[in-house]
Amino acid sequence: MTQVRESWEGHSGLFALQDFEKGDSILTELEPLIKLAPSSAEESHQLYCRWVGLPVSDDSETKSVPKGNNGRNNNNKVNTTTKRETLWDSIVVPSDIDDSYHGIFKGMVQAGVTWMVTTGDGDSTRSDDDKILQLYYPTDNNRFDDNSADSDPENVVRQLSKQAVEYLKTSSTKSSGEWSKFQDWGMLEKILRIWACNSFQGGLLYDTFSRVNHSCNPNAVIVTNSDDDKNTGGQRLVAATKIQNGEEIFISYLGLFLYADTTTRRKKLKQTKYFECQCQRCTSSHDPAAQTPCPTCHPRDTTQLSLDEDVQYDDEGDVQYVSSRTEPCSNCLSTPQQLENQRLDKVLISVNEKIYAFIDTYQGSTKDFSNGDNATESNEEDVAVLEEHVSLASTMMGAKHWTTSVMLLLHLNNQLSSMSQRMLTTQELPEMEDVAEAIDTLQRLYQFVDSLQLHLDAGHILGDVTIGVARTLVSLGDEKSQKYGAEWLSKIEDYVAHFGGEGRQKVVAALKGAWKKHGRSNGLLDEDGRSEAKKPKAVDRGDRENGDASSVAKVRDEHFMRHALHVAEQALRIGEVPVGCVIVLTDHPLINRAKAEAGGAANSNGDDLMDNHVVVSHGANQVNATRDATRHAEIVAIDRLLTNGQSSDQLRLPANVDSRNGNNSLGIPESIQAAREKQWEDVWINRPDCPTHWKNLFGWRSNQFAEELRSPGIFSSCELFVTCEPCIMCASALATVGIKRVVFGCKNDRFGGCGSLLHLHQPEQAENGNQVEPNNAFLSPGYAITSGVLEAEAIKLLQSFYDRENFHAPDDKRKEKEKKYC
Ligand SMILES: C[S@@+](CC[C@H](N)C(=O)[O-])C[C@H]1O[C@@H](n2cnc3c(N)ncnc32)[C@H](O)[C@@H]1O
Repeated sequence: MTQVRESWEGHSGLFALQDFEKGDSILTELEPLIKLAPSSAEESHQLYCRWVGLPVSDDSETKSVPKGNNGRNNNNKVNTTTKRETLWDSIVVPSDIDDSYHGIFKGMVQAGVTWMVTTGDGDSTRSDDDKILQLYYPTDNNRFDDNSADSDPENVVRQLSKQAVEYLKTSSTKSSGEWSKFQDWGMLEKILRIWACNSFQGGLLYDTFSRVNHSCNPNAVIVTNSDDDKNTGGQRLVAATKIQNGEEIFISYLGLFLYADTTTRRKKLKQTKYFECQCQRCTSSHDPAAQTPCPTCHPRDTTQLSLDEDVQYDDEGDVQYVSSRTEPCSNCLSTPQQLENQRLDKVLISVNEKIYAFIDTYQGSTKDFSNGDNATESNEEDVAVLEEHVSLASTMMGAKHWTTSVMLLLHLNNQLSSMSQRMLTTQELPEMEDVAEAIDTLQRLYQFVDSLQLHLDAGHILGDVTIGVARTLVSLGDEKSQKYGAEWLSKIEDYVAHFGGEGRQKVVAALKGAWKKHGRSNGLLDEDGRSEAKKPKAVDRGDRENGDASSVAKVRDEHFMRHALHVAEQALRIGEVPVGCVIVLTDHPLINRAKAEAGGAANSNGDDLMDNHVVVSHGANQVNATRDATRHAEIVAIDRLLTNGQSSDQLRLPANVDSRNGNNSLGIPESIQAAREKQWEDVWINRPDCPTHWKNLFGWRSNQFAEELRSPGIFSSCELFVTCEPCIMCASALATVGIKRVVFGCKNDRFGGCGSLLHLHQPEQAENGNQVEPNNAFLSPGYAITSGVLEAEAIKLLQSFYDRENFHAPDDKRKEKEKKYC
């Protein structure tokens, strides 16, 4: 229940007569009072014909399509190249009208012609005329100086409505006569002012919606009833937050500029809606959108520090500026007035103008990514211009400035458009790097919208791009992407359910369905789409496993895989992707010698099965700690065996660490090296429940066998047990060192080199096609593989990592990407 009543002097507004919760429908208006603009180029052409007195041809095959509808018409007919005169194009703007008012002048003339055509030809049956004429418009009863548009922005409307009526008068006398009878010029002028102050997109005027005032922190939004049916004008007013009985209901008249700082928003509303905004956000001194880098703290032109170099990220990923000052800078708290006094103000203002103009034109043609059918061919020129603007905004205005965020939003729109286009046309999946970049951008955008603390959900601005990102992730098909796609969808599910309209709701439901289906086919999800540990598959005995499929071998494989899982768990504890491995020496003379030396008990845990199998090395992912993407578990374990642990836990220190001071031969300070090694031992070798194998292994490192173990040929007597299928790099490294056998837990769908993506474990063929001779040093004889051993546990471990980590870790990679934009 609502009521239109006085809001402030001379103005009415819409008020709630009951409490509304977020998402409640407040009211629906199925039809507008009138539509003072054509809906299509065809309608505009017909209007033009009627106006100038030409016969209207009925040529439905030939349509010129208005800019921005992606070259598709509603009935999917192929567009024609025939250019037909539209009313809009026929309007000649008088030379004394300022460039910035050309659009509104043409809009007024178009609205006037629409009004006259539906009135002047005798079809004056509109019962709603009275209601239309009661809507708000600037009267001639001026409150301020009539000649100054600056002191009273409504003067623009008064002035232009008079000029438009003059134009219509003159051109009606030139037309075939019907319009010359039109007399009611005073009323037409009113109508044009009403159009200027009240119309929604498409020239729609509503009985109640046109009574709703604007706020830069709106508590309601207007939702089109059905996304497929935009032109019917049926709309719903929906509460964006809790609204109490008696409160005024506000919507936003701004598009993306709603996210701008106060100065910009007020300027925009003055220029395009002809009023000085008096909303609470505009009159408050708190303006989180106004974060601008201080020109005094950041004198880029004198220190030669570009903002790119001047930006760093703190632990939370928030932007910090590098330049430091000893005294507090008064300009850091710069008000717009203070900024005006700065040397850089002119540059900043002109950059602002450039970016604003770009946002204005670009957002009009913003694409809808929720529906794949709308994917457009991306225009390379557009992309280049957009990229230039993103970098301009971030360099000049700062990483946190609202212009940077809005430019990033447009950029993301474009990126998703081209990914979607590629997927549709070439069936090509996007590069993981591009997807990760899109997710980074989306995450930043959420942070930005949240920082503004508006009533409106972030879904309002980020709904479509979130759907776009989720769609891309779901299409990638691998488990991790599917999972993150579903998470992004959940983020906006609520918003879409209340505000998204039918079209978006359908897309979100379809994507969730696709995710569930995929998940189930992977055995990942139960009926409700909740994840469930994957059931271990029957052990695949590998391409070259030769008959050792006995239960004894199975127990042994699981035994060593548990060690690998144990290593992976330790990696998880210190924030690494939990992949772990062990290298097991098998049936090697060294084992017997060691046994003899230890009084026949190299393996004192009484487990005979393992007697001829001893763990000689282990490794866990160290990618994050070492900032080295090659430090995968397998490489670490190989390295550890070959160097007797000397280089396995090395920290790749940044270049600026002094390498002359107590470093070992690898350039790593020995103290750090020792501490890292000790950390590993403490974490898992020195645990009270550590199996004897580990302790033996530790002992072996320092005993006389170490040298013999270090020989490269040792790998031909070694098996590697790793929790996840080796990636291409590791699979190839294992072939190079000549490993005998590799046993792994879960598959690595995206990067696996042992069957998933490539078959690098298979023997390399000599050029003549013959099998490789055993002692050929250049071609790998290959190695046996066994997959699926304790697979469920391996998957569970990985899942627990991704449950708590960002999709796009490692962190420094994310920062690198962010830096690119800031
Ligand atoms: C669509 S009408 C809204 C209803 C109007 N107040 C009435 O009396 O019918 C738009 C006009 O309301 C006024 N208005 C709406 N929101 C405003 C705001 N936040 N600050 C100042 N004026 C506002 C402006 O004069 C604007 O042209």
